Amino acid sequence: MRVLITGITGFVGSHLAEFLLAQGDEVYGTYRVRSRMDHIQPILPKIHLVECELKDSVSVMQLVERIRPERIYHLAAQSFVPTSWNSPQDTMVNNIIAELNLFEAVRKQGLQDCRIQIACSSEEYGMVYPEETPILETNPLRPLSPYGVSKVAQDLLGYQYTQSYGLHIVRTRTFNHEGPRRGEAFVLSNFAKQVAEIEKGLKPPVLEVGNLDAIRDFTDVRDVVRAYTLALRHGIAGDVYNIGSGFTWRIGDALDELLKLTDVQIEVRQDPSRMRPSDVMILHCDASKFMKQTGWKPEVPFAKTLHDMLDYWRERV
Ligand SMILES: Nc1nc2c(ncn2[C@@H]2O[C@H](COP(=O)(O)OP(=O)(O)O[C@H]3O[C@H](CO)[C@@H](O)[C@H](O)[C@@H]3O)[C@@H](O)[C@H]2O)c(=O)[nH]1
Repeated sequence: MRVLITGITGFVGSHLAEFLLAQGDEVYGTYRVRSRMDHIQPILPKIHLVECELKDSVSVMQLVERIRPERIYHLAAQSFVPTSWNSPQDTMVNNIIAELNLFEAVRKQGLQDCRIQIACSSEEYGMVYPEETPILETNPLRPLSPYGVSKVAQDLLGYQYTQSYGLHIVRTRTFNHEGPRRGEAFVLSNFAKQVAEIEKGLKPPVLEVGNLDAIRDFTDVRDVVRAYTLALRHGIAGDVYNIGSGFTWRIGDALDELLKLTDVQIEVRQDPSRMRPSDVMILHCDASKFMKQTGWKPEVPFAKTLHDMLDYWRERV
């Protein structure tokens, strides 16, 4: 199978590429001039890299024309929620226009059999009341950040392109996912990096945190990439699926689990700059629709995810 991954150099993209190569797929991936290559270094000889600015419709048209993919995993995005408050326009353009360019290219090239997965997000649910959990696909979308709004737009564009043009687009609303290679800005990876730095004496034994009361549903990235491949194998075109473990953690409790993995004594201190203008307080996934449709079940325990993330940072700081 000829597969295109947008954002192959990223956290999820690199794990997905490894998974697809092991399945015997021919893997193509897009990158930008400033993309970091360290995550995909070991698989570089086995993949086809194409430089492409997804915001540029001409480049995307050429990309799709050249590769004529049978499967597309559209992962490239501005994915850090706080960045979307600092530069909302950039988030909108990166997330919405890039996807639009991709859909238009597939449509205009007449690749009707190409199946496309789009990485939507639980951030779309935004303001969720406790009695509305666990969250189903039918829950209202009340995004609380420009990032959340951009993901709603991506999600609905996927629906519209299936309805209007018959493209085979599967929308996956993934809850928080973690694991080795996770960017250092994201909560558990950030905490793990700080622990590793403290262990090596590179930082005083004080771990800075933001809102510890938020509740998140964490899934290991390796389970998530397997879910994406199942979404394209068994998912219904135009349909939307929640993907998440169904197990929630208060961020403060997840931090306590992480701190159990180190011998050093660490003080936890709130850094006001890590607080958000509005935070999504609870994201608890009901993935039963996806599980029923595809047979997917998460397999990697949370303790292993934390352990592997900490080891990842211990090797790098
Ligand atoms: N990043 C960060 N978050 C912190 C910190 N302290 C507490 N938090 C809280 O930890 C939660 C998770 O933050 P992130 O890891 O930044 O992820 P997110 O905002 O939930 O968004 C992630 O998940 C979405 C799916 O729900 C993804 O769509 C998105 O791209 C991202 O991966 C938020 O409630 C945040 O306020 C900190 O020091 N840093």
